[in-house]
Amino acid sequence: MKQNGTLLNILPTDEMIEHMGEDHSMSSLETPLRKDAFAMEDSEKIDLIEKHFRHIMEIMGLDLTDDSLNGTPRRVAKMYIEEVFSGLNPINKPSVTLFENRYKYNQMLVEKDITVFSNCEHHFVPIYGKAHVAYISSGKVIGLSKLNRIVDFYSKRPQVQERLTMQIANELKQALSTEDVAVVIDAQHMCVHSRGIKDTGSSTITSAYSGKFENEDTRNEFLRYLNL
Ligand SMILES: Nc1nc2c(ncn2[C@@H]2O[C@H](COP(=O)(O)OP(=O)(O)OP(=O)(O)O)[C@@H](O)[C@H]2O)c(=O)[nH]1
Ligand SMILES: [Zn+2]
Repeated sequence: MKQNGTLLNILPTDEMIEHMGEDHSMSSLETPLRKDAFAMEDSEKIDLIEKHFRHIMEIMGLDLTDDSLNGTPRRVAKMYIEEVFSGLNPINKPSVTLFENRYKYNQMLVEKDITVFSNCEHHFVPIYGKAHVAYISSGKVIGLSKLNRIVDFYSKRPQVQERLTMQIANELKQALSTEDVAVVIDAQHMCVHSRGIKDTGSSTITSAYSGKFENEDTRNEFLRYLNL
């Protein structure tokens, strides 16, 4: 959590850890975390990652007295904890604003082209693309930006695209008290583009449909809006 640009060392409460958004009855949805994942404050994690990343760079033969490289271990450590993997800490989970559906809007709501910046958990290199989400209100409506924030929170973890898709869908179902949710992610994996097979032309599409979106007509309406 940041306040005035300073990292606050607040550990998540047991309740926050319990409610990380994952459905604990479906353990395959959960990001695999150690039992002691939250025993250490973020500032301690940053200090330790800095130390170990410095060691990794030294093993690679880099001269850490160089003024361009000297700050890199700490930059990487802060980037991991405060930015690209901040979604591992439940304290950073967005609070969701819900409103009464007073106008009785009963069609699907689609938020498309939500930017996804994540990292592949196998190689720790970027995954980037777009997420498209939809839901049909069961009585509440959600602040639009919260849909983007939910996608962003779960993206900021080491991920595989399938689990990211399911975690977003699960969070929407819980937040909106409805099964009527759809999520599509279309993303490019740097582990496929920039190394290994080096196929820069491929992308990966994953989807999660539940409730009314299992109906072909409803799903096709959603997909028509996406022009997929
Ligand atoms: N299913 C799935 N696989 C992924 C995702 N991101 C990366 N991978 C794959 O994870 C696999 C890891 O396979 P390994 O054979 O252990 O790793 P590797 O030797 O680096 O594999 P190559 O990438 O083929 O060189 C690779 O095939 C990656 O393409 C993802 O989001 N979902
Ligand atoms: Zn990868």
